[in-house]
Amino acid sequence: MRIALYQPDIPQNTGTILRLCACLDVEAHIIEPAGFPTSDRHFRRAGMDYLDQVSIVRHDSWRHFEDWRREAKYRLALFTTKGATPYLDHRYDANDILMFGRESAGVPDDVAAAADVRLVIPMRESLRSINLAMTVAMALGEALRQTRG
Ligand SMILES: C[S@@+](CC[C@H](N)C(=O)[O-])C[C@H]1O[C@@H](n2cnc3c(N)ncnc32)[C@H](O)[C@@H]1O
Repeated sequence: MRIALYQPDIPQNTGTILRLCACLDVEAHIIEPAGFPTSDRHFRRAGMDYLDQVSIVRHDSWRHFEDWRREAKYRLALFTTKGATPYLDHRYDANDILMFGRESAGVPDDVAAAADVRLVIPMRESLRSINLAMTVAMALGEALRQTRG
């Protein structure tokens, strides 16, 4: 199981997510440009010494990530508030990459269209979205439960 963060822009979220990936032994992919440098103190504080324990792959651009992903034949599952499939209904596979959009704007339409499946965590209609790090935790919880990862 792998996750990908599309152009993340809040350093505390990314640090928290990478700490989770270290603990769960999940590879993390970051699709650049991120909105902060790896020297950012909020990022390092949230990730702490766990940042040395996680496998992080950085991709210069969405295009480079897509070329790599298609070559590797990984299935792309995008988590989006506009998803059509409830995330509990998806049958996860160890070859899935779970991708998450940026905090400020999600992902552009062409990126959403490239995903093999678009998943939503159903929410109260009047509210906008779940925090990115919380979304990753919920998604990984279900995906790893199903795949016994
Ligand atoms: C703060 S949200 C971004 C909100 C953005 N305005 C949008 O429409 O996508 C950051 C990311 O968290 C994930 N996310 C948040 N709530 C979600 C939900 N209810 N279902 C699926 N993904 C969600 C998505 O990957 C989203 O791109």
